[in-house]
Amino acid sequence: MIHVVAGALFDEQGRVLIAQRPPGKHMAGGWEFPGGKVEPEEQALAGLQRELREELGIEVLDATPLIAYEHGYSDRRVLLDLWLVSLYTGEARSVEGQPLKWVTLDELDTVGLLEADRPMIPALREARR
Ligand SMILES: Nc1nc2c([nH]c(=O)n2[C@H]2C[C@H](O)[C@@H](COP(=O)(O)OP(=O)(O)OP(=O)(O)O)O2)c(=O)[nH]1
Ligand SMILES: [Mg+2]
Repeated sequence: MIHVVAGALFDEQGRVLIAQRPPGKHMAGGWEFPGGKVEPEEQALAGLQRELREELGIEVLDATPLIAYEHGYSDRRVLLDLWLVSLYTGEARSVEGQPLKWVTLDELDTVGLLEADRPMIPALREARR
């Protein structure tokens, strides 16, 4: 089981940040929440902080777990662990060249989000109410 942590960042207009998976990677072209694999012996929050530092150039100061569940791809099983990032420093930018965009929660339905991420949408809606 691969433990994957990802972060939901919101802007002042209530839009959430998504990133496009680069060509050549698993599920290339799909849109996802920034994040990645937790390393052995690493705590989930520390993994989230490291991944968002590497991918977005931000420093996460506060985040809370929102929803976590297992998903079976044809070739792997992942534990998807989405966190709400409530406080960070820096401005999110594409450190690794991956396309980034801010979208409304309604737009998440049609943007080409990874199929495995669909249960995250109602959880995000709930959290924003
Ligand atoms: N980051 C992220 N990964 C997701 C999401 N949904 C989802 O199914 N995944 C899957 C795709 C990949 O199989 C796995 C993340 O692995 P990854 O390869 O991107 O991990 P990573 O950023 O650490 O990159 P690397 O080790 O390949 O360099 O989780 C999501 O919303 N965000
Ligand atoms: Mg990643």
